[in-house]
Amino acid sequence: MSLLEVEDLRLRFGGLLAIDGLSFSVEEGEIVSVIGPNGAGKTSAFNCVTGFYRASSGRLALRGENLLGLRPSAVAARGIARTFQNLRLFGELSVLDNVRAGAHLWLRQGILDALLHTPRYRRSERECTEQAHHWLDFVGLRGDRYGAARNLPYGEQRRAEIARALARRPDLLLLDEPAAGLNQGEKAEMLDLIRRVQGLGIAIVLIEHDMGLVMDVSERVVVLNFGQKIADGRPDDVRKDPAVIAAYLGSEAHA
Ligand SMILES: Nc1ncnc2c1ncn2[C@@H]1O[C@H](COP(=O)(O)OP(=O)(O)OP(=O)(O)O)[C@@H](O)[C@H]1O
Repeated sequence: MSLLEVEDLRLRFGGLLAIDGLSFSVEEGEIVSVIGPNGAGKTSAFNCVTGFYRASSGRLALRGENLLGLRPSAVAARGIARTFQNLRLFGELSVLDNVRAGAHLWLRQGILDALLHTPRYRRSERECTEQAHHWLDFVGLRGDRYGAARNLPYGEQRRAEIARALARRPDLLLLDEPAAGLNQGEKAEMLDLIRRVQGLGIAIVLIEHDMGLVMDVSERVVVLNFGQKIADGRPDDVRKDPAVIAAYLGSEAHA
């Protein structure tokens, strides 16, 4: 059984079929990239998997258990975490508290514990803070973790967002354009980080426009065009695939 199974997924926005019969799977611990020209449906596919959009039809399953129709929080609780193309940190909160918010999913405390500040509450809060520090160390955050998240440089905010996702202890991490807006040095660090996340046994699905990074890090590449899958294979094979080349050339000519 695959970790993630997407089968014959369809998503309609009025007259537009943004995803048109998409099927692909992700194995345990695998790194898969989803690529394709602008508007191909990559982010929409992420939004369906994570419950932000409700697919019109199809099948979505994590280790065989249905995900279709679940709310984003329920999908996250089952072990899928994500980052966003446009960063979604809580800007006014400290970097540390942003990551603590991710770790909170794991805390065993009731409202009474919180109201009465019971020893169990204090213990779990301490554990949550330790976890947040651990993940900020793991992603290599250099900036001020006690300051407001919005004051971090852009590349650091991306790292903090990944730390928050990791604090949820996912089995599958979806990264939407993690290298967008990063300089060459930061991209190399992102590549290293993605590999280290895989080293934890976490599977990763990556939407990325930087082909160097995609070809370097992916074990498999899924190519979308106009909501349909046009290729699915090893990076070297996909790179040479005539349908893929035509899709990219077509989109450039269109641009
Ligand atoms: N909320 C929405 N309402 C209406 N149409 C939408 C919505 N979200 C996406 N679309 C449309 O669905 C199609 C797929 O968009 P999507 O953002 O998933 O593509 P993408 O491959 O992620 O593109 P990019 O690389 O530019 O991020 C596009 O035609 C887009 O305009």
